[in-house]
Amino acid sequence: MSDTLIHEIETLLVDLPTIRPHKLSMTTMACQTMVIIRLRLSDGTEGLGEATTIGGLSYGPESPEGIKQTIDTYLAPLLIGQPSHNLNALRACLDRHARGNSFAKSGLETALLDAEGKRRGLSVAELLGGARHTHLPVLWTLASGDTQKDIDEAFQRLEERRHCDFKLKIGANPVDQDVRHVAAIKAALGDRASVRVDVNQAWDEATAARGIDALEAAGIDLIEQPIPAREFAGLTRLAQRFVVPMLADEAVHDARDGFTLAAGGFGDAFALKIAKAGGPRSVLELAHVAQAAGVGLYGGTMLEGTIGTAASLHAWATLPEMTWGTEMFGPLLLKDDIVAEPLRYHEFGVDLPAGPGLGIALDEDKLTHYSRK
Ligand SMILES: O=C(O)C[C@H]1C=CC(=O)O1
Ligand SMILES: [Mn+2]
Repeated sequence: MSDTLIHEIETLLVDLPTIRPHKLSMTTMACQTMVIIRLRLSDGTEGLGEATTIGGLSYGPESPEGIKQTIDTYLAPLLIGQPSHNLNALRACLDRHARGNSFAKSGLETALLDAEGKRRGLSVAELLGGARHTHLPVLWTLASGDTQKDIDEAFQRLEERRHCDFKLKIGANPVDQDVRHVAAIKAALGDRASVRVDVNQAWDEATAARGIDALEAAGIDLIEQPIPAREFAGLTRLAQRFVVPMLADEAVHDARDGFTLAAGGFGDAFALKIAKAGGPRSVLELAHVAQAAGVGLYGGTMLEGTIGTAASLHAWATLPEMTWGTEMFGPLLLKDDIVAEPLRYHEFGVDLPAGPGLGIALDEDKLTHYSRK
């Protein structure tokens, strides 16, 4: 039997408006831009992938426009004409010829897994060894920028039984103002909800120590990336100093970062993201390092749409229950979708879509409507 070859790779920039402004320490989002990848095999099978970041270049080093160019100009030509079945060989080829660019590689790895899954009649989770869960917990981020609006939104989510864990985006305002905002929300919700914060690197270590002290006293459960990404020693000091755990996000991209942090004495928790690690297979290498080091796991998002969210869910489903659950709510932050069947959110979580592949089909009219011309 002759090999199935990678025949064509198409990339599209897709802009979808958010349901409300989403305010982070470094930017406020009114729209999300996704790079959608359509990878076609010689037998006609199509694999879907997504590469998505936050706020252009304000969050990470790859922009949507840059990701599209990188794939079109450099990465797609490396894959076209190659047999599709050996993901290890394809991945090694990409890494040999292109440094970094983990977001672009994640989108391609997703599309390759989707295509191979469809071709072999297996879900992406099955290609990754098999799903241990079919329903995963999902947190919601409160980031309207207004304390009362956030409280109202949290109660609505609780009543719908859609979310019972909340993450607050802070760091854009002076620390005392942020602490008052967080403490008011935690006081309103009480024991009905777990409340965590994400500072997105906005504090220096001294400010962090002051802020975390007050947040711990207010009953906050988890402090995400309080100081700049590269300050591993500072993050480790904060983790050792406070009872409330630190969640490394921007600090930990792949297995190498995870190993360095753990070897340096950091033992709290890692936010796994397929985009940071370079794909659903690559992110599991980090998860395995974390498990070996006794570091807690959290299924993180770059606020991807349904394709990137589904790809992440297939990876998380292969792991034991994660200590901190997941934040795979990206599609719920968007006013519309480009897929035929949305993901099913209920009972404080989301169902793993059934395969083959990702188990996701495009709505061609919506895709055309929201694609950049
Ligand atoms: O965690 C981040 O830094 C990015 C993202 C994830 C959820 C959210 O609201 O923003
Ligand atoms: Mn984060």
